[in-house]
Amino acid sequence: MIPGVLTVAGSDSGGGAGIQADLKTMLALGVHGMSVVTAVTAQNSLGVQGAWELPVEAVRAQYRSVVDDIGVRAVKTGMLASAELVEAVAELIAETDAPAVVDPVGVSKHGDALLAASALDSVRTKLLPVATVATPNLDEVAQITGVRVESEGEMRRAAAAVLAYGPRWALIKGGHLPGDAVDLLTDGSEEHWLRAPRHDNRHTHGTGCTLASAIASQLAKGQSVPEAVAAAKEYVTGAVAAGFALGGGIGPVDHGWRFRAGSER
Ligand SMILES: Nc1ncnc2c1ncn2[C@@H]1O[C@H](COP(=O)(O)OP(=O)(O)O)[C@@H](O)[C@H]1O
Ligand SMILES: Cc1ncc(COP(=O)(O)O)c(N)n1
Repeated sequence: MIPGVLTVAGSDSGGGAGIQADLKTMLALGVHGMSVVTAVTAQNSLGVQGAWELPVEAVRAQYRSVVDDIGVRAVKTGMLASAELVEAVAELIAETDAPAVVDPVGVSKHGDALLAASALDSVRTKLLPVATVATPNLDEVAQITGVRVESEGEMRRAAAAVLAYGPRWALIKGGHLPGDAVDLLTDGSEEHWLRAPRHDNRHTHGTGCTLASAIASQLAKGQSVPEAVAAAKEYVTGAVAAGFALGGGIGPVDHGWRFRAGSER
């Protein structure tokens, strides 16, 4: 049976991040992708031109429709926009018997806010405690914990600060540091450093969404967290390497890079 994976995230009209990135990643990794839309953004390679949240009942109803009938083997969360939505989604995840990958999306690559400042406390106290893996980037680590990471060595302290809120694993993404693209995965006892060459490509829209969805897909296929994160890192690294120009600004990573390998682009 093809395992089902559910993304709870915002729509990116430009197709590079959010729900669209998640579903493409799931297809590429061989699972059945399903979605709960939390917000709709008008977004392209230049930035976010508008964002509209869905009512909390609409989010709950989508989630129940999927989970009650179809069932899910893993859940991934992305843009949750408001405290009310963060809390509702945390409650739904707590009732679901499946691992949850929480990408605590704060701002877009262009600096547009995708989460209200008033929702940060709910992320800390409601959402992170129900996460199997939390995947903050360095800006999100700073927002959530106050820890500012400027070098690889400081990522351990960031991971400990995130783990203090209760996720089983923290994956600290070092994509915004110079040098190799290094991430740290830890549950407080095991430590796994994931290192990939930095691809000098400005077309990185969707990296975080893609990585988190890839982890959820691999967990749904039965891998352990360290195995799933290693496989997801390999997939996102290839997607960044193949990222392409689209529009006048930051283009998307290529979710289909493995399909295109060896064929004409
Ligand atoms: N230029 C790059 N080359 C290779 N990997 C990258 C690059 N930029 C980001 N990554 C990787 O992409 C993943 C997402 O990281 P990051 O870009 O920090 O997250 P976010 O999209 O949430 O800001 C991480 O595994 C990171 O190491
Ligand atoms: C709807 C939505 N969700 C998430 C992101 C973050 O994108 P990235 O993965 O590049 O950090 C985004 N730009 N838009």
